[in-house]
Parts: sequence; structure tokens; C-alpha cells
Amino acid sequence: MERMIGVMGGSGVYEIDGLENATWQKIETPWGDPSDEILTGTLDGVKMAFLPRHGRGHIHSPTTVPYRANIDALKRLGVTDLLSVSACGSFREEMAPGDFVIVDQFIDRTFAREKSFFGTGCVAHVSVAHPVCERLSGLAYEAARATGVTVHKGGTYLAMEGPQFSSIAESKMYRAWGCDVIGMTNMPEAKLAREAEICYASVAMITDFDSWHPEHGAVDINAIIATLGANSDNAKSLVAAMPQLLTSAYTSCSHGCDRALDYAIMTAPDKRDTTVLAKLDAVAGRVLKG
Ligand SMILES: CSC[C@H]1O[C@H](OP(=O)(O)O)[C@H](O)[C@@H]1O
Ligand SMILES: Nc1ncnc2[nH]cnc12
Repeated sequence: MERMIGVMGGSGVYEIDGLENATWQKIETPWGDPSDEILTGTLDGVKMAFLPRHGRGHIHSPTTVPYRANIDALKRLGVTDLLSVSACGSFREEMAPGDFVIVDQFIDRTFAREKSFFGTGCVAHVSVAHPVCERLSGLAYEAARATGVTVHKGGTYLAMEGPQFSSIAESKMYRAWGCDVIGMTNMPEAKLAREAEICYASVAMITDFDSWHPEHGAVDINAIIATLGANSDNAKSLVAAMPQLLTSAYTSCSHGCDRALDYAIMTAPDKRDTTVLAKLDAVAGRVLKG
């Protein structure tokens, strides 16, 4: 098996630079169309696959992003390690707009999205106690440090449904819960990556103080876009540093992400629905084909 690094570009990140043999590829999945075509190529000898989460031109809202199709398509292409780059609000004075946070926990408050590849006909339960890959997150931290940006190691990301930003009361509540950043997209993406046995790490690019901050007022999309623009070079440098840190030689994940399905499937082999199994060919082929 060869390593392939996937990059899920969030708001403001619709392309990456410097890929050799760059080609936009249309990938079909049993879960529908991904957000866009996927840009494949190589960087420093490592295979790369870039998918703009909202599509080029920002077509999909956080609710309508086809999360299952996106993860399935990346898995189908051979992605082993997926780095998410996302715009986020901050609940902490010390995590300021322009800073990066390497997320290590999530609270999932989304409610209008399909959250699993599994269900009736093939039930599975994976652990998301540690929802990101420690190894990939550690390398993303190193890559972020190398860009010179202020980066915080670890942080809890509150995933909200959106598309509206939070009320002040909600924002204060999430802060009291111990959350550090807020966004609308990393869930169910991180859960689905775990089901698909892809290592996942999330880089939150802070664009605003959400609405709790007495001196910063309501979230302003124009300010967010300005911060994203100023930060896109840092995001691109971070992505560009990843191939040298990961290298093309695939080694089994020390965190176990690539074996998440080993004991997860509950449905007895003779009770599994063959139509459902066919849809799981890319995501769970490793364990279903035995
Ligand atoms: C542009 S502000 C709101 C929007 O930005 C974030 O998207 P992403 O996580 O893909 O960078 C946030 O989650 C909202 O979808
Ligand atoms: N304050 C905020 N809330 C939710 N998503 C965001 N994306 C960027 N800033 C955000």
C-alpha cells in the first residue's frame, strides 16, 4: 500500500499549489456525487488528493456538503491520511483570529446530516473517543509551526448545524462547556473518516471570536473572509510541508485508525444485506472481503 495524503479544503481554500501532474478527477460513489471533482497529483514524491469541501465557488452549505460521498471518494482514490483545513470561531481570548488550532476533540451538535456509512443491513460501531489521529495531528502541528503562524496544540471543536452563526447565549454556553473553537463542518466528517479507516487531523484557522466576546460583537462574514484571505498562504505552506513529514512509504497507523473496523461490525454475516454491502465496497472492503 502507498501513502496518499488527502486535503479537505474549507471555506476560502479552493485549491492547493505546486502539484505535479495535477488533474481534476470526477469520482463516482454509491453515496452520490462528492462536493466537486478531486485534484490529484504528487508533491515531493507523495501522492496527493485535494477536495474543496464546499465545491469550487462555494456551492454547498455546511448542511448539504455530501460528507459520505466525499469520504468514500477519497477512500476509493486511495487516501490514507486526510488533513482538514477549516475556518473557525474562537471561544478563547488567547486563541485569536489568524491563529491555528490543531483540534483533538469534538462536541457534535449537528442534527440534519447522515452520520454513518453503516445502518440497517450492516450495523457497525467504531470508537471516536480519540476522534483524530494523534500521529497525523502531531505532524500537522510541526508543519504549522514551520510556517511561523501561532499554533495551539489541542482544542475542542464544537460542530454546529448552521448556517446561521450562534446567538450570544449559545456562544457563552459552548464556552462554559469547555469548547475552544466552533465550526459547522468537521462533524460528521471526522466520524466518517474513522469509519473509512482514514487517519484524520483537523487544522482550525481562527477567523473570529464568535459572538461571546464583549469587545468583538457579532460574527461578521466580511471580517472572516478578510482573515481567511490573509491566512491562505499559511494554510498552503502547512499543506506543502506535509509530504516531507509523512513520506510516501505507508506504515500502519500507530493510533489504529487504519484498523478501526476490526471488531466494529455487529451484524451477523448471514444477516447482512448484500445491497448495503455493495455500497460499502470502498469504505469497509478490507474487513468485508475478509
Ligand atoms: C465562512 S464562515 C462559515 C463557514 O466556514 C466554515 O467552513 P469550513 O469548516 O468548511 O472552513 C464553517 O464551518 C462554516 O461552514
Ligand atoms: N464563529 C463561527 N461559528 C461557526 N462557524 C464558523 N466559521 C468561522 N467562524 C465561525
